[in-house]
Amino acid sequence: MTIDPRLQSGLLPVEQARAQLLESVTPLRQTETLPLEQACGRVLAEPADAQVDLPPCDNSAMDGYALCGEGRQFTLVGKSLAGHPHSGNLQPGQCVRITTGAALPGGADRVVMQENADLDGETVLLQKEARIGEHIRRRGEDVGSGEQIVPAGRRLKVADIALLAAAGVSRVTVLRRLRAALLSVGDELKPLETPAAELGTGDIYDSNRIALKAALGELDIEVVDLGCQPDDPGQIRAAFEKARDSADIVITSGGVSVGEADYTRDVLEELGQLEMWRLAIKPGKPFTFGRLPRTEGVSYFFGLPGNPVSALVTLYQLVLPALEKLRGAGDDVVRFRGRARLLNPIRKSPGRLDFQRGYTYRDGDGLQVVETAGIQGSHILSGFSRANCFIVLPRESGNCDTGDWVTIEPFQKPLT
Ligand SMILES: Nc1nc2c(c(=O)[nH]1)N[C@H]1C(S)=C(S)[C@@H](COP(=O)(O)OP(=O)(O)OC[C@H]3O[C@@H](n4cnc5c(N)ncnc54)[C@H](O)[C@@H]3O)O[C@H]1N2
Ligand code: MOO
Repeated sequence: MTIDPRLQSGLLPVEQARAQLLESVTPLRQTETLPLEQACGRVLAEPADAQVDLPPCDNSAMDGYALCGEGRQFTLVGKSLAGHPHSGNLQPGQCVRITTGAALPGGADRVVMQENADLDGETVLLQKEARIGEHIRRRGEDVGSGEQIVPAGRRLKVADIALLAAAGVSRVTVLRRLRAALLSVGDELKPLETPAAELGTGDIYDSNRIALKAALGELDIEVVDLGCQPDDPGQIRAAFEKARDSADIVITSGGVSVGEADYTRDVLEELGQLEMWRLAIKPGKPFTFGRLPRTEGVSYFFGLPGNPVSALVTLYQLVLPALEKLRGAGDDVVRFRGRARLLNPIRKSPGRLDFQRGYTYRDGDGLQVVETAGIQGSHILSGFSRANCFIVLPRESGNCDTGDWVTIEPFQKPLT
C-alpha cells in the first residue's frame, strides 16, 4: 500500500485531514420508517409533505371580537371558540366573540382585541376602527397541504418534529442509525468493574471506552462494545475482524503511536488500508484513519490515541465531522467559534494546531473572557472536566499573554 509521503516526513494539517476524511466516507443508504415520536435526531431519507394546510382555516390571532365590515359599532350575534366554531355567516355591522385560534366565521374580515373594545349588552364599541385583515391568521399561510415541508437530508431537530406533527405527518422514513464498534487496546487497561484494591502497579481503568460510548450514545449511534484487548497482535486482529463485520465504523483507542507494543496500525495495514497517520494536532498527533474492507462494503477505521484527552479531542475534531457525513447530516452541523480575552498567559510551542481546554464566561462588563482550565497534559482529565470550551491556538503560534484575544470553541454535543 502507498502512503502520502507528506505523512511520513511531516504532520498533516488538521483542515486537510478533515477535508480528506469527508471525501473518504460515503453516506449510509439503508432506511427505516419510524413513528415521528422516535425520529428526533435522525436524518430524513425521503422528503416529508404536509397532510393538511397550516393553519387549517382562517382563524383569530387574539382573544376579542371577529367583525364584519368597517365602523366602530357592532352587534354581537354569537361566539367562536377554539374547537367550537360559529356556524353562521356575519353580515356587515355584526360580530362574534372569538378566542385565539378559533375559526373565523364566514363574512368576518377583521378582529379587534378585547382590550380595544367595550361590550354594552349586545353592542360592541371599538375604541378605534380595526383595519381589514387585522389579527387574522390565514389558512395555509404557514404551509399548504401537499407541500414539501422538510427536505431529505435534514437531521430532525425539535422544530422539525413540531412542524411535521402539526402538518399531520405521523411516520417518517429516516436513514438507519450508524453502528460503531468500540474497543480499547492496552495491557494496562482494566474494566471499570475491577475493585481499586485489585489494580496492579501501572494498571488503569479503561476510561476511554466508557467516555467514547457516552459520546456516541449522545449522537444516537449504536455501539457494539468489544471491550479491551491486550497488546497482542493476534487478539487485536481477531477483534478488528469482529468489529469490521459488525459495524459501519470501528473506533479504537491506544496503540497508534510508535511504542514497541503499538500494534494497531500494523493490524490495520494487514487487514485493510492505512490512509492517514500523524496530524499537526495537539493533543492527538498519532490519530489514524483507514479502511477495513469486508466481503461486502467497507468499515471505516478511526484509531484514536490512548491518552484520554487526545482520544476525545480527536473524536470531536476529526471523527465527528466524518460521522455526520456518514449518517447523512453533513450540512446541518454548525460548529460555533468566537473570540474571548485571555485572563492568564498560555504556553504553546509552534508546530501543531492546539485545542487547549478553557473556561469561558462573560465578565461584569459583558466582555467574553476565557481562562485556562489548568495544566494541559493529554492525561489531565480534571481540567477537561472543568472546561466548557476549547481555546484554539493556530499551528504556528507561540505563547499567548494575558489580554490577548483568542479563538474559543464552546463545547457542544457530545462534549456537553
Ligand atoms: N516516542 C514517542 N512517543 C510518543 C509519541 C511520539 O510521537 N513519539 N507520541 C505521544 C503522543 S502525542 C500520544 S497521544 C501517545 C499516544 O499513544 P498510543 O495511542 O499508542 O496510546 P498508548 O501508548 O496505548 O497509551 C497512551 C496513554 O494513554 C493511556 N490509555 C490508553 N488507553 C486508554 C484507555 N482505554 N483509557 C484510559 N487511558 C488509556 C495509556 O495508559 C497511556 O498512558 O503516545 C505518545 N508517545
Ligand atoms: O498528541 Mo498526544 O495526543 O499530545 O498526547
